Amino acid sequence: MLFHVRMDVHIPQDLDPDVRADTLAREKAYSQELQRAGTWPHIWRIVGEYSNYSIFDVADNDELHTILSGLPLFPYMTIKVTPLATHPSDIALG
Ligand SMILES: O=C(O)CC1=CCC(=O)O1
Repeated sequence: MLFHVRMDVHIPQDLDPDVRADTLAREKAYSQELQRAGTWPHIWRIVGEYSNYSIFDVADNDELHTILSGLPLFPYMTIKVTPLATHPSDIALG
């Protein structure tokens, strides 16, 4: 199942700089591992915002929830999930 996910990041200004740096490094490693596995095939920065649009390819809602709630930045994010269905005009369908 494919999901479109918007993540808006809101890191508190007063977060300890070492905690911030460690969290960002862990977020990058976590994300890149899932990208290499094909679970997170797209991630795009939204121009002018500390936000991204991502595509996830997962088995079901529960797998997506597990992945998103495991993001190191999860406590500092608002997340909007949109499930995607096949479009009947998609030329890939023939
Ligand atoms: O910077 C972001 O948009 C948040 C984020 C998600 C995965 C990642 O590496 O950073």
